[in-house]
Amino acid sequence: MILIIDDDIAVRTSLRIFLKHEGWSALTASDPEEGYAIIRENELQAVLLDMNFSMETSGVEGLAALRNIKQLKPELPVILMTGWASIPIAVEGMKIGAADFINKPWENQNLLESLRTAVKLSAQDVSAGSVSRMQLNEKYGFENIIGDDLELQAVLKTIGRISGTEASVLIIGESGTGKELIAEAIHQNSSRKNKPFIKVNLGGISSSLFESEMFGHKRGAFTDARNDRTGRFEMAHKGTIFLDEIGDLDLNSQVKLLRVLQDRTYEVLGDSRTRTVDVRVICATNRNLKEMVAEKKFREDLYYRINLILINLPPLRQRAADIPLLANYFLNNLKVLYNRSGLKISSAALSWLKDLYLSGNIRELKNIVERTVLVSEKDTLEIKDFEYQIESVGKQADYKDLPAVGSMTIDEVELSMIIKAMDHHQQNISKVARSLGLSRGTLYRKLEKYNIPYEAQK
Ligand SMILES: Nc1ncnc2c1ncn2[C@@H]1O[C@H](COP(=O)(O)OP(=O)(O)OP(=O)(O)O)[C@@H](O)[C@H]1O
Repeated sequence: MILIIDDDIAVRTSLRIFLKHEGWSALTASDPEEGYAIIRENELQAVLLDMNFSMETSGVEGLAALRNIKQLKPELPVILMTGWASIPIAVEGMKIGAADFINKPWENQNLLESLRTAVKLSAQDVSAGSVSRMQLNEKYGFENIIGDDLELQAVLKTIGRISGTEASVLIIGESGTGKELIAEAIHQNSSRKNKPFIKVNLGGISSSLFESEMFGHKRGAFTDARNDRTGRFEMAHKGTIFLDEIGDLDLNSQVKLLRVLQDRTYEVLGDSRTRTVDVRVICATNRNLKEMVAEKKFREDLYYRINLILINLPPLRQRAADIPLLANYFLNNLKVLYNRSGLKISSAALSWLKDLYLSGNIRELKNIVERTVLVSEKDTLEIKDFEYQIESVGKQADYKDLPAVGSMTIDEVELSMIIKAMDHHQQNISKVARSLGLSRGTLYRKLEKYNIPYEAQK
């Protein structure tokens, strides 16, 4: 049962009829007071709350009503209905505890999605009991996400719970902590799993190309547009779009992104027709978005739009007990890949690895294990094998210091040199590119190829 609180009878009636058609029964109230009485007396699943009553348009009444409802029934999800002009009010409402906000005039499908998500999430909050790591693996197929750390287990429970909803998810965590892996796991556990999962690295897209990348363009839309181009949103239609490095997006592009996330509509450059898209949105960043909002570098309304569910991935140093598990997991994969079934890591080396400071987190650990396996000819990897690897990556450039012929491939040498230059120039892409004699574009491609963490710069 849904409650609609709106002073406009036309809105109440059309919403009630629409919801009935979709299988929901609804009660209506023309003002908050009437709404409170209904809330007290009925078992409701959600409330649709208009933000403006009488002639008042500041939204203050709506916010007061939201506070009262949250006091009456804290767990009852409330979806706010606001006009575009009153986005700050919606943001205020999200801080108070609204489940979501939709724009008036509303899109029926958007409204339905938001309602379903809110109801599903609140129902699950109540029923989420304690489940073991093994049960989680069985139920959601998390076998490839390694770790016994309690914080990671809490993350896995959350993703199990929310994957089936349409809720937007924001994953925060340092570089290499597994944000993309988690995003994929959410997609795999959703009803969209047989549709595309499209990853976009927003850090690598310049602001002038943002619209063409995301929404596509028609041939001739601008000077360099020689062919039609399909945008990422269109590619992700019916599936999931994973917006990585969202904290790198400039303010102009943030407005453009907000619109499509809000209304699920966009236009292809060079074509005025408005298109609709159906996507689940997952974002990730290693930046502190809250701080960026306070500094006015990230739009607050966009922040609330993308983080209905917030997932925080702990850095590896806070879960060092997982390092041996992860190292062995990567080793086992390499055993199969290189057909070296005798490979193992000595227990001394495993505990030595636990004490390493790995700023690149799990990705760095994975790279170290891979490089050590490639270089070492022995089956049992000892501390010195790992030490040699780590040192050789950090050594001064001098041809005399190059490893023995046959011990490294060109790719491995290239990888080591890029990591070294990145460290030397503290990740300054322009300087690194110059020192390696590469264009920035080529450097970015190589960083991607070798999975080297970096912060894209303009
Ligand atoms: N819990 C885990 N179990 C097994 N492998 C993991 C785990 N977490 C991360 N990995 C692996 O570590 C590597 C880095 O993970 P991923 O790309 O998901 O990190 P990220 O946080 O998205 O990094 P970035 O911020 O640099 O984009 C990947 O190869 C991934 O498969």
